[in-house]
Amino acid sequence: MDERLDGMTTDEAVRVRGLVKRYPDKVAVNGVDLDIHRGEVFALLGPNGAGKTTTVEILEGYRRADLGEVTVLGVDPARGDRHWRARLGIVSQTSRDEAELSVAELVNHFAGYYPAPRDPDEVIAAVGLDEKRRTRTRKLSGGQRRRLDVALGVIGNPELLFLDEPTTGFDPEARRQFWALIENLRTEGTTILLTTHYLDEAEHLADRVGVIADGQMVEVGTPETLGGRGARTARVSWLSPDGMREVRTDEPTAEVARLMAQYGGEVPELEVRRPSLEDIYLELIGRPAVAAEPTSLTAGAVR
Ligand SMILES: Nc1ncnc2c1ncn2[C@@H]1O[C@H](COP(=O)(O)OP(=O)(O)OP(=O)(O)O)[C@@H](O)[C@H]1O
Repeated sequence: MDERLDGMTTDEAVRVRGLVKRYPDKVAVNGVDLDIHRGEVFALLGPNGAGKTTTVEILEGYRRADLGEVTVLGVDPARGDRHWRARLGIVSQTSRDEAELSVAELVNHFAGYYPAPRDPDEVIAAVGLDEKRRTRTRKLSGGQRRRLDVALGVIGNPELLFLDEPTTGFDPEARRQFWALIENLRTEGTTILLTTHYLDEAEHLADRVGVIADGQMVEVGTPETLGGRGARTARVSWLSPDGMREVRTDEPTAEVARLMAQYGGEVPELEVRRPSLEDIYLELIGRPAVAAEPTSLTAGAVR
């Protein structure tokens, strides 16, 4: 059913219908529909050049749509005023350049732009920059600079936070710390739109993910069910005397029971696996992760 028929604005944080954006030699966004519910973390996934940043920049009011309806916090971004803008937090791919200010000076400075900012000291601590408070921003490492970007994105206490590839350049510990920060923001009710190339990040953080390819939304779903993931055939693998074996089956428990009986107990290197989010993602964008494997339910050697 066409939701437009009801003629009402729903209480979505973001509502997009039929979005089109053309550049002179490229249709970057080609009919995208998107709903982001208030309070959810939504991850937009897609290969380089798929149209993610263009879509996000239209939502932020930095680019104009050629066609389609776009509503962000109840407002058309093309008409958003500074009150509307103050309700958004933006962490874009390019950093601002205020090299001579210290971390604390910059965060305090930006807090002054907003009607109800967060406490700058708390924000600096939350992004893990406490020890760099007095450091000039030009002396920060790439990952520290990115944390500062995140601090500047959340200092205004936004209702809706845009994060465009926020953890690029983070070491694993910094990424975990960032994830905890996002989880806290979500608990506080912040709506978050995240673009990322890290499937584990989307899986960890997102309530729902949307996969965009060639300017079109290929699928939207939860990380657990995207592309029918939850219902997909399982793979049971183990080490037999002849090498690794694998069986694809809809009844992995029965297969494991059969193997236990066969081996009289412990089955060497037993593993039961369903497709990962990455497998599903690669399939959706038309790039299967591995060459086609035999689909029969009989055991076959794999390497
Ligand atoms: N200002 C521009 N002028 C012309 N073409 C552009 C412009 N910005 C983006 N494009 C093109 O539009 C397409 C979509 O780009 P976009 O930046 O939205 O992709 P993306 O999904 O964010 O990619 P990435 O993952 O690499 O950031 C690409 O083919 C890109 O080359």
